[in-house]
Amino acid sequence: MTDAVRTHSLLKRYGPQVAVAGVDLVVPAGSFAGLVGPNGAGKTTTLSMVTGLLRPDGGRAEVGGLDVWRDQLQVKACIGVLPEGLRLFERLSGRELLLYCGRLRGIPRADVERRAGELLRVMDLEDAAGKLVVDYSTGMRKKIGLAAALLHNPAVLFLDEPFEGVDPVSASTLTEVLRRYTASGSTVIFSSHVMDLVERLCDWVSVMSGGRIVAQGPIGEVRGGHSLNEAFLRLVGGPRTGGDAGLSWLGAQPAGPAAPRGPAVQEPVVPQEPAVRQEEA
Ligand SMILES: Nc1ncnc2c1ncn2[C@@H]1O[C@H](COP(=O)(O)OP(=O)(O)OP(=O)(O)O)[C@@H](O)[C@H]1O
Repeated sequence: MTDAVRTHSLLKRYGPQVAVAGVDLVVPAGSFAGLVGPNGAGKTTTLSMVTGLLRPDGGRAEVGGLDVWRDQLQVKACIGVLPEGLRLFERLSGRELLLYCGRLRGIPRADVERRAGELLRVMDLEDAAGKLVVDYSTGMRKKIGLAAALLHNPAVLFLDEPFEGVDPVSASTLTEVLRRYTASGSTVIFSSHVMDLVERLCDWVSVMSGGRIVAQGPIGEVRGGHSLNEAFLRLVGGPRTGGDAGLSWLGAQPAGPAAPRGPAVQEPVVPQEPAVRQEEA
């Protein structure tokens, strides 16, 4: 079976810095895949290149066997993207945004209206459907962004930190929607820092560190009998704390009367005579 996503030695430099250093990302079709890695590992840069938002300096990216940069229109027609720092049409209401995105995708009006209504209901945005997107909260923006990315029923869905800022009730709704989506054969790949979530949702995981893939495969194999969090820390190197980490000053308070340890005592407030204004005197 063709992989949903496959990259070959994907490379991106920002000046002298190599952000993505020859990445061979593989995501089998129908997977619920997680892309994890420490801050600055290159996840967003990789996803941006795979979704045609950022041109690579080297290597190739394929989605469903199509070259992302050579077959741009075909690839864009079959993917949905919730990018980092999502920019939305702020002066449209949530419903208008979905109708607009649906029409841009070439979906017949009646179908767009039906799908938009269903997505708004499932995402619990019905009450906010008439509100301008500029007035949406962070979590509401994620949800309307995800609805827009799902509207055309893409074969592969790319989500950069989809659960960030989303409340637990909405997160479980999103989870259900995504589970249903992958159960019917479509593919989700999402980046996240929340290992518990990745462990719970994903059947496939790719771990990045320093611009490279350091482990990749079925989640059980990558975990190797440990929790994903433990496996992750082993793969990317544990926390940088210890005797020589500095911060010896942090938490150490100077001794003496200037450093009260008990509850702070409120100074009594002495009522002041009202000030007499010059012209009243
Ligand atoms: N536009 C840019 N200009 C310069 N450097 C950049 C740019 N975008 C990313 N980088 C650098 O490339 C590296 C990879 O960044 P990227 O955003 O892909 O990491 P990430 O894994 O998504 O991180 P995070 O988990 O913190 O979101 C980082 O060192 C970052 O500073």
